[in-house]
Amino acid sequence: MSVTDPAAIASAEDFTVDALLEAKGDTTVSVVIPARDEEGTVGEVVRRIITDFVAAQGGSGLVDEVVVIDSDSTDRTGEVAREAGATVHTAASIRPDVGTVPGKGEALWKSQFVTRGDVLVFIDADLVDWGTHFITGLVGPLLTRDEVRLVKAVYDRPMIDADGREEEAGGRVTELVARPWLALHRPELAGIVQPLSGEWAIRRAAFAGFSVPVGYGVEIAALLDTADRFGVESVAQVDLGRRTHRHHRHDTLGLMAVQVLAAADRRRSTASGGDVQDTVGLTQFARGEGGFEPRVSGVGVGERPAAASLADPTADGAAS
Ligand SMILES: O=c1ccn([C@@H]2O[C@H](COP(=O)(O)OP(=O)(O)O[C@H]3O[C@H](CO)[C@@H](O)[C@H](O)[C@H]3O)[C@@H](O)[C@H]2O)c(=O)[nH]1
Ligand SMILES: O=C(O)[C@H](O)COP(=O)(O)O
Repeated sequence: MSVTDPAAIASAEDFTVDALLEAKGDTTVSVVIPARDEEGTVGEVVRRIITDFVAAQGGSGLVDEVVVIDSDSTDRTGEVAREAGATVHTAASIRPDVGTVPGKGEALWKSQFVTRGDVLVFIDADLVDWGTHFITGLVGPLLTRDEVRLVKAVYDRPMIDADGREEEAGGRVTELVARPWLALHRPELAGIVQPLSGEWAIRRAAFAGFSVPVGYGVEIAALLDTADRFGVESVAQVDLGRRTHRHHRHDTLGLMAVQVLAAADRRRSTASGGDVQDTVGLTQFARGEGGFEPRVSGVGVGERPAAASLADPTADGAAS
């Protein structure tokens, strides 16, 4: 059965903790939570995962470590995450020899240097409606099927308005950018229900071989790179039920769309990775006193090289 066949989508309920612990054996699992200014939600996300899964805190032992990458936060994100029990690193403090740039992809790329799991599980820090079955669902296919390299979350994702009411379905960049791009250029991946889902899991050995966009292009890039390197059948999907999160305004989603398109387009050409400092200017308009006034935002579209290609700065002979 093809990965794009709806019947191939697993359910989190397919995986019990006991069965996964048996399948896990010596495999180690790191949960990584990238967070920029998420003091309101990150504590609860960390606490629930640790309570259920980290053995030292009375959990099942399915997860070996919970690591928050504090991505240039200006609020108490790091402190709150630490109080909740996570290991916390600022993105800027990891591998200072390669410098630092803003972005979610940068946080995930840097996480590779401070985690030890064979399996990396990425979870957003702004989740509101979710459950710890997200973890069992995401690691399930990786612990039970050798050919799987990447697991993408599938869920209902309603939009919640300012008054807490449910509007039409969310995922605006997914529906207006990612899905149309896949239809045009990679129709064999059109069956991926949530190509941009922020909850996904990947084998470290696979992720370490990929160039990683520093911004929000990280998810589409990981999907395309996994399919290209290991075949579409190495991607699994798992239904996690329902998820809600904090929504961006349309104009900031425009910046996200630029990063998603830049990462996807780069993978259509033979050009390998851009410079980590690359930016493009996105012009948006607001009506002001003088008519439509342009506002230009510099959007980071650079990429980090495959982590596996980077010398260990602590190794003999490596630059200090
Ligand atoms: O510079 C940043 C920006 C965001 N984040 C964190 O990344 C997560 C997701 O960011 P968010 O701004 O909430 O993205 P979404 O609007 O939720 O965008 C969706 O689509 C993006 C593009 O694929 C994915 O990266 C997201 O995970 C996915 O939820 C959150 O924990 C953020 O705090 C960082 O760590 N650093
Ligand atoms: O994944 C997406 O498409 C973006 O995160 C936007 O999601 P939203 O429309 O639900 O805010």
